[in-house]
Amino acid sequence: MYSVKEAFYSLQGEGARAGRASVFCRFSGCNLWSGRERDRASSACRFCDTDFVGSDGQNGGRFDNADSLADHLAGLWPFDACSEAERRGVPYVVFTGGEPLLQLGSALIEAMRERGFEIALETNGTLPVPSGIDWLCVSPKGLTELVVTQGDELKLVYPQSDNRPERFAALDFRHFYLQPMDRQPLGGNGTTIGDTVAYCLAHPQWQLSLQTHKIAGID
Ligand SMILES: C[S@@+](CC[C@H](N)C(=O)[O-])C[C@H]1O[C@@H](n2cnc3c(N)ncnc32)[C@H](O)[C@@H]1O
Ligand SMILES: Nc1nc2[nH]cc(C(=O)O)c2c(=O)[nH]1
Ligand code: SF4
Ligand SMILES: [Mg+2]
Repeated sequence: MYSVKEAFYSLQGEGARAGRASVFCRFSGCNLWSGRERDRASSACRFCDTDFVGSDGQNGGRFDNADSLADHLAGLWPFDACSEAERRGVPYVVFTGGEPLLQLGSALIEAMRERGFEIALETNGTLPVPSGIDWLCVSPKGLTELVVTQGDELKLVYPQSDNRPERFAALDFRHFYLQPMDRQPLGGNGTTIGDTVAYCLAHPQWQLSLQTHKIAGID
């Protein structure tokens, strides 16, 4: 049984693949926060910008098996609307959450591959990654133990006083991104962008990842 908060077709907003058309599958639940505001301050991850509680979002629900969820997700890709030439855009699914690795396993990965999808994963890096992921994005949180130490991109939300970029600079990733912390309750993105730019200028290994879907207002 899979529990999915929401699923939608949008553009990847973050990191090296920003701008790519993607089906997002946002699984319910996370191992670092209950998702309840009253627990936020005492949780391992305290700045989450996402509602991942329940299965009541857009195209959300509970799915008995990998094939039924894969059919549901594949149905969000515009296969029918694409002309012959446009089919060069390879179908792409981004598994996120919540923490997707509480639910994502080889059966669903295989089912999406059978339907022609490349598979991307957004994870907090505290749980082991199954094989078959084409694009692995790891975003370490606070004082949690990082068990995933290699991948395609390491995308650190910045700043985190208990989780400095220096801790990750020697790990085996192709891209290193800093993403300004969106502090909606405290008054928007502005305060963290300047600090993030300054760090990237001083440490050129790191690149800026803006959450372009929020700027574009698309989801
Ligand atoms: C909601 S998380 C879900 C996936 C997974 N649990 C994780 O943390 O990577 C998706 C991405 O949003 C980032 N994110 C969460 N809250 C944010 C915030 N307030 N500002 C900027 N990025 C944030 C996470 O670090 C992660 O890269
Ligand atoms: N457009 C868009 N791109 C994203 N990239 C990662 C996201 C996430 O919440 O994991 C996300 C998201 O929520 N929306
Ligand atoms: S680990 Fe990811 S989903 Fe979980 S609370 Fe943190 S940002 Fe949100
Ligand atoms: Mg998001």
